[in-house]
Amino acid sequence: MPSDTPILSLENLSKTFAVRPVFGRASAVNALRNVSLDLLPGRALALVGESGSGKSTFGKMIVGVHAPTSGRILFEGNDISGMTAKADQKRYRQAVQMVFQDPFSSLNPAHTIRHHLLRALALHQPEADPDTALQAILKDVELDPASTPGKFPHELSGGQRQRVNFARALAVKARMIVADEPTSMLDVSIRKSVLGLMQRLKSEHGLSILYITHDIATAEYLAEDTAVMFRGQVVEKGPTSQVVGNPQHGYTKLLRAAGPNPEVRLTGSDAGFAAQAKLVREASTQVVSALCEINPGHFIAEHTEMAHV
Ligand SMILES: Nc1ncnc2c1ncn2[C@@H]1O[C@H](COP(=O)(O)OP(=O)(O)OP(=O)(O)O)[C@@H](O)[C@H]1O
Repeated sequence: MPSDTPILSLENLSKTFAVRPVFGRASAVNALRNVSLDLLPGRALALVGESGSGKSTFGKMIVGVHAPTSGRILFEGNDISGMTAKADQKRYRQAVQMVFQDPFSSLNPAHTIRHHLLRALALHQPEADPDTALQAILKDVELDPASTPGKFPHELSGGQRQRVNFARALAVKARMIVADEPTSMLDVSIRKSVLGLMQRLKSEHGLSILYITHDIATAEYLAEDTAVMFRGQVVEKGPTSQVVGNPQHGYTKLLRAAGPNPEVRLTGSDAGFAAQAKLVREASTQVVSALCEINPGHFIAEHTEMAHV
């Protein structure tokens, strides 16, 4: 497959949730509105946005937890909703693995690391010698191959548990990882090393990574391409060097100025900054009427009303 053919394409993807409270009227939440993005093989695409921007909904649709309300998800050019044969669905589920924010959530506390990984190896690499393969993937994710297999998840640190989750993706021979805030529950001191591991999985194993984060600074470290989301819409996308290095949309500029914790800083005490932030956010909420290419591959949203504050 030529490297400029996307491994994953999202075409005009929208997701509306019906919310039916016990009391009061039913309503609809537009979690995603008309999102189109491409992830190229062996590269990372960072999906950046604050809480509630729709990032996780996006990841969940890719791994089949939610069906799109409209639009298509293409994996290597094939619409995943058309994968009705069990064998195709199995191949897709193997190829696309999810790593969650909470490294505990996908590990069974009653089983050792050896059990978790041997199970994955037996299913997806039946031809390999299990113990040799186990040792190799533990080394690959920088875990001690001698002491780790016999441990239970609670005996590992958060960072080590997250490494086990990446090891599992290697064991099933995943081609693409959807990593939803994979470092945000980890100590600041080890976040960088986990990002470094993801960088290596990409460069040495050719894995494609959809990296979902609220921290725009980390996009620069890992991802060749970045899309910035606000209230379910993409407001800016393109090469990370441009989107993060030279942001053009008001909301991206705001995220950049806010540093790693937009939730805290955007509502900070500086009255001038807060007033400016409010204006930008209001303008960015307007429906995106077009994405304009301002430099090759670098797009910013035009809204039905003024957005570039
Ligand atoms: N199952 C659901 N039912 C109803 N509304 C939902 C559901 N899942 C998400 N939403 C709503 O969709 C919007 C986007 O949520 P989503 O979790 O995708 O955002 P996010 O950017 O990942 O935020 P966070 O980082 O806090 O998870 C939010 O308004 C959320 O309340």
